[in-house]
Amino acid sequence: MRNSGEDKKKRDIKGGLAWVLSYVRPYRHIFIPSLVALFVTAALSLAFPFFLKELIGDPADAWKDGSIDVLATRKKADETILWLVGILAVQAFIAYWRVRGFTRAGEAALNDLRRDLFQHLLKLPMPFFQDQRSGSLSNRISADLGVVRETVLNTLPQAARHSVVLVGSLIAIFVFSWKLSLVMLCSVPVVVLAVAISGRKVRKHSREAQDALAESGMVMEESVQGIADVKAFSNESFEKTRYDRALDRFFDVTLKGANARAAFLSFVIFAMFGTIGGVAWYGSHMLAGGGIDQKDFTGFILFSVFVGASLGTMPEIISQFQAMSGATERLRELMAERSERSGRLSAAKLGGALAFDNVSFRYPSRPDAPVLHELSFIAEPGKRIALVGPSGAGKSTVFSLILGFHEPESGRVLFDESNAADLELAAIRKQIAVVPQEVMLFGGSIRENIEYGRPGASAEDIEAAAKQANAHEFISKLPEGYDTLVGPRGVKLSGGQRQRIAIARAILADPRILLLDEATSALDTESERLVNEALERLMTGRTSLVIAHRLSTVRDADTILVLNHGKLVESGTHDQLIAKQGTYHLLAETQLL
Ligand SMILES: Nc1ncnc2c1ncn2[C@@H]1O[C@H](COP(=O)(O)OP(=O)(O)OP(=O)(O)O)[C@@H](O)[C@H]1O
Repeated sequence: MRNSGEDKKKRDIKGGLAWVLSYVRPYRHIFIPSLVALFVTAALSLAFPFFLKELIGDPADAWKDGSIDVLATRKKADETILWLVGILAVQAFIAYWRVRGFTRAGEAALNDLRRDLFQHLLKLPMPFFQDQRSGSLSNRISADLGVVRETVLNTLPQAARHSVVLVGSLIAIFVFSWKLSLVMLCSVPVVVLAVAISGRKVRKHSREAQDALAESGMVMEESVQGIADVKAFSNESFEKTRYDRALDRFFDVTLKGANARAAFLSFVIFAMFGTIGGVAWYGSHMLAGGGIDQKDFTGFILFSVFVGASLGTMPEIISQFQAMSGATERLRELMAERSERSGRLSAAKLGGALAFDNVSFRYPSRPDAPVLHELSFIAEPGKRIALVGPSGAGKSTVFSLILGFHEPESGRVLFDESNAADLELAAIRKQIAVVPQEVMLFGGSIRENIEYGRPGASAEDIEAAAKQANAHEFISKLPEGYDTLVGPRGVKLSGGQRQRIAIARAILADPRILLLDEATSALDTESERLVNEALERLMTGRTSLVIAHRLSTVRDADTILVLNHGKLVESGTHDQLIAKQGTYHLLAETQLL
């Protein structure tokens, strides 16, 4: 059982690494030379203990013979140091290019990976995003990408370097004294066992700590995002408690992890220095008996330090590779998520007719709660349809289905009598514009926010759309006009102004079908007049579906659809429905539209 788990872990590391390296492949002309340079510099780094051994060992051995030639020994030392400095310079020179090459190839590959992920993310269907806790997805992706980056740029080169140093140093110590080497290597299994036992514990705790920290990050993000509600409800202390709890959990698991790590570290330090001490003791016995000369003994000790240092970094390298395998697994899962359907038939130009044919629907996250029940209606091209009904009746869900955010469970959504499921999703959406209730402008200029309706539109077209949307006047009065920055970090616009920008955006998009979620919040009379006038222009000649909250809107509608609990309970014109004295009449009376 355990073996198969270990096998899987190994396979995952291999699979994850292969996946990451597949992104490096296009940059192999930089990556491979950098890797070769890395091996060269790693091998050259062994020159340091080698020449150090000469510098220390030569004079000592010369004294031992009792016939030291001081001048010749000094001359040899001078030559040695020249060699050492020369090799260090070559090493430094190559290292400079290697670091640059690795960074270039690594960061370029990572950018490709980021691009691929983001592109894929944009194509994922709506339910995927609705199932995620806000903030967690992007947090997780950036944390995982951080781990992959650390692995590519640091751990991978480190692993290669330490492997070369380890193998080179091991060969060296065996050459100097195979007896001493065997004594030293006796301690290795003990250390490896300790690493294996405590490493697993440390990893488990570090994963828990990571999760706990992410949890606290999420609490902070949620509080900051909903800061207006936090303050309005005076819930600061509630949020503080929530944050404290998350931090306490993080602290607890971190301490547990620290216990395991501390025990592990003290043991390793004891074992490592104990071994070096033991070997030195054994070596000095050999030295005294003439079993080894001073130079070889010095070389042995120096190279042993290199063996120890390389071995010492291995657990860290392995755990980083394991972290990478976890991160790449999640990223690969994300890449394997199915994209939205693309549709077979092109919806080159919609005529504007829209119909629901016996559509039933429930959200995948709540399969027990039917939201729409056998809903049928027809919207003729250019007509105005008002959707009314109590909160939760399913009005916004109708919009989601039209936009293809979700698929009906049964029944069909039809555009010009073609089943939406067969049509190209992107093409359908291109011919639909949405004016939401609460308009969110993204960070950028007003011009860019309007241009979002039709990327690449000319300045004249943008201005013309703003004029039609009754937005030009207030925009022109802003100090920087169309270049005024709006959104989270820009100028704050009023609700009515934001709506008119959204209307300008929709006018620019020139859609066949318009989905309008009327604002419930009251605007002042002047602002309302300007918005209504703009909407009137926008709706003219287009099929419009309006989630209506104002009596004036429903009066002007060609058809009113009254929804209740996802069912169509009444439909007709305002006068017809009032005459019926049913649900609509009640809603109109109580002004619950
Ligand atoms: N993403 C979702 N996942 C699960 N259930 C949802 C989701 N969105 C809406 N619902 C549920 O579907 C039902 C219909 O919601 P919908 O938003 O369509 O109603 P609505 O008529 O637009 O209401 P309102 O006027 O309050 O906006 C509600 O019971 C709601 O709880």
